[in-house]
Amino acid sequence: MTARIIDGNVLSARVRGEIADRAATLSARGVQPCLAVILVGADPASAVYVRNKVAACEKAGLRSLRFDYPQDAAPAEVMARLAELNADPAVHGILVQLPLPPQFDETAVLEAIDLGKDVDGFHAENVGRLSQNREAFIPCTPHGVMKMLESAAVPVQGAEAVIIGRSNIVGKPMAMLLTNAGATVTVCHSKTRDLAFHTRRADILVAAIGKPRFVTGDMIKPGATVIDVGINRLQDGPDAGKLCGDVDFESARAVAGAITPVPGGVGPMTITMLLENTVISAERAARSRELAPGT
Ligand SMILES: Nc1nc(=O)c2c([nH]1)NC[C@@H]1CN(c3ccc(C(=O)N[C@@H](CCC(=O)O)C(=O)O)cc3)C=[N+]21
Repeated sequence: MTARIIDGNVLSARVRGEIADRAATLSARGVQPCLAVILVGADPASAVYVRNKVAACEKAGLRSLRFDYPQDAAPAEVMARLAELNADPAVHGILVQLPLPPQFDETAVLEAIDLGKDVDGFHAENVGRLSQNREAFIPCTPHGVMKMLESAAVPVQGAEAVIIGRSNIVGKPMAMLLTNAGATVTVCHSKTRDLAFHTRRADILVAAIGKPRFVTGDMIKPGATVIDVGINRLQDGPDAGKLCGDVDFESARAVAGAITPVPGGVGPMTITMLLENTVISAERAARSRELAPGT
């Protein structure tokens, strides 16, 4: 068996087309959706992601504002910028690219973002709302994964879902979304005993560990759906410089029923959901402006 490929570029193009239509409608109402992106330091991977986000905004008709700070930036300076962006009614989404340099308290920075502009969904109150299955900004990567499952018609209700990784930005929100959608969820991590025992039971397996080609075909249940969240740049060997996921694609593809590639899988969907969250925020702003003109 060779797994069906769930193509994140194809799905992204379709969803971004719908987002561009909504952005155009908003712009015609005088509210062009606007995302502000803050990047601190010169990590080359972060610079690539931020550039991709800004380019994606432009292509879909969203405005983007980019603020770059040096690696040794004073946290107070970034906090002052956040306060300014929070207060600016023309800004609908704010993203602070992670990770931040060590002088920053990451939690404090994320909490300083206005709840209604937290398009990453990393603010503690958005996290709490998601855990209670209430309306919230949903973190972009796990949200993109849910869209991929939906587009591939993968049954989630009643499915055994296994997530490898317990991070705040992927593993934990992924567990909440799958739980809310009716899956039976197991979260595995570095301390899990007998990882393969769990992964071999999974109808849906989500790999978010940050180790290149960690999940191999022998860890996968035949016919399972495998979602690869990893983005690793290979350092050496014959594929040095190439991007690869947390899943060993070749051996996994021979066993799985459906699989996401890297690149061209979850990564582009992350950016797509960021655009969608920004448009949702702008739609709210347009509605309240029209309800209370002149404010
Ligand atoms: N506040 C915050 N929000 C984030 O959403 C966030 C972050 N910080 N820090 C870093 C991670 C990583 N991330 C990616 C987004 C797109 C691709 C992406 O488009 N990848 C392409 C390839 C890009 C390439 O060539 O390197 C692909 O998989 O096809 C990857 C990774 C968002 N992150």
